[in-house]
Amino acid sequence: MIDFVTAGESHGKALVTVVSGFPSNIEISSEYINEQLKRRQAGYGRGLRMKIETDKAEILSGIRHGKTLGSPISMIIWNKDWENWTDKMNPEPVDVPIEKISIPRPGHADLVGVTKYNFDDIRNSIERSSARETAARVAACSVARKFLSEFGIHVGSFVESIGGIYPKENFIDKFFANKINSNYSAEKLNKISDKSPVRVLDKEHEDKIIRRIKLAKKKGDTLGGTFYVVITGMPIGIGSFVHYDTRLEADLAHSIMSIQAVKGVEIGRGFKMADEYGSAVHDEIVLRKGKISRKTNNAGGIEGGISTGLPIIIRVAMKPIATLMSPIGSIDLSKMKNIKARRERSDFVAAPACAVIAESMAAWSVAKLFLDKFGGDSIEETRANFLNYTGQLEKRLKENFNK
Ligand SMILES: Cc1cc2nc3c(=O)[nH]c(=O)nc-3n(C[C@H](O)[C@H](O)[C@H](O)COP(=O)(O)O)c2cc1C
Ligand SMILES: C=C(O[C@@H]1CC(C(=O)O)=C[C@@H](OP(=O)(O)O)[C@H]1O)C(=O)O
Repeated sequence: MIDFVTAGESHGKALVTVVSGFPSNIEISSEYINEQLKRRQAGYGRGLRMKIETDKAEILSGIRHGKTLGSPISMIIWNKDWENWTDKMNPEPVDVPIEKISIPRPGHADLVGVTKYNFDDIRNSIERSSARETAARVAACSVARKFLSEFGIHVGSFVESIGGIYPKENFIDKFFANKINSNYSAEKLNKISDKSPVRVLDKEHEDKIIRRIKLAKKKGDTLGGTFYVVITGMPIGIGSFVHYDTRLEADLAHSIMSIQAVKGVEIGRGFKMADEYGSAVHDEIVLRKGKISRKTNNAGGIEGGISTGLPIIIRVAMKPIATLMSPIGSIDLSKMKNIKARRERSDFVAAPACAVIAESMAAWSVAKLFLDKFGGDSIEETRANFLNYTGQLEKRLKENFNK
């Protein structure tokens, strides 16, 4: 069973992660991990913090000469901003006065955090609830991503909308129509979306979105968005219907909903399917040149909690950023008075970054259920188990039904 934990406060010294359960001999380097960290930091509409940080993972254990050892992998990402916070975030008591924060921002974790943890300073809630933590997640999930790529499984994403600005043509319709060539890889999708500062697929759409973000910024407001995560190269049979917690879509939804500010996850056509006739949405099974195939992929690559072998398609909704430069109403807890919410350095939009984080978390879910199925202490053992299974699927079906 693979597992990871992250630790670290947003303005503390560093973020750390410990990743366990992966087989030995997976080729992975800090260069690979840092590429993912860089993708997470990109995106038009982010705040000044991203100009301070250049996230790099330093590998402390579990990898030798570019290959996993099977032992826990630990990594550290230093916070460059720490040097501006040495007193405010010092783990030791300090003898300088530290101003306490008493005005919670609606939409952030400020009020629930101080109430639940019995704090007298909102700073204590901000630090760990902040999405800064996702840098450590992306580093941890890079191991899952690299592992999956060894089996031809790739995870990609693109932004569908920001602030309600949708593209004219929905590229994903091709995936739903199952018209994408089976050699198409989500890696290729990233090659297109990574080039766009808002991670969309066409220039006209990008221009409209950037105009929308500029307007929001001018108003002191923020925006959310929707994006797709696509996983290609899936074999049939990952996940299971035998237990609630082994269902693939349940694991994916949990992983992605755990990301700060994510408020909705759809698998395949999701909510749209609820409005249609069954005959219009279920993916007809057909024989193409003797091979079992589907006419469409409205299910988004999962049936009965198990991967169908078609691309997995996940749509995600992120709410607008909570911190507003033209704030809405809140209270000052120290005076118990109505007041406008507190302003502080913040992103205006983070949906493009969020899409990369969601890719990472999706890779984690798939790797977990993949390893549950194929196991192995070394990647060679995992590969042998994988090939043994995938190599015999059609043969077994024929044998079982043509007795
Ligand atoms: C990549 C990313 C960046 C974010 N940046 C900010 C930010 O700069 N300011 C802010 O108020 N919220 C930001 N958020 C959202 C908050 O972290 C989130 O709203 C908060 O932790 C409360 O959690 P909830 O929205 O899930 O309820 C960001 C989220 C993500 C995923
Ligand atoms: C630091 C990151 O995101 C941060 C997430 C965040 C929040 O409230 O979630 C608030 C901002 O932090 P700060 O207050 O330091 O400007 C973002 O920059 C990051 O993604 O690496």
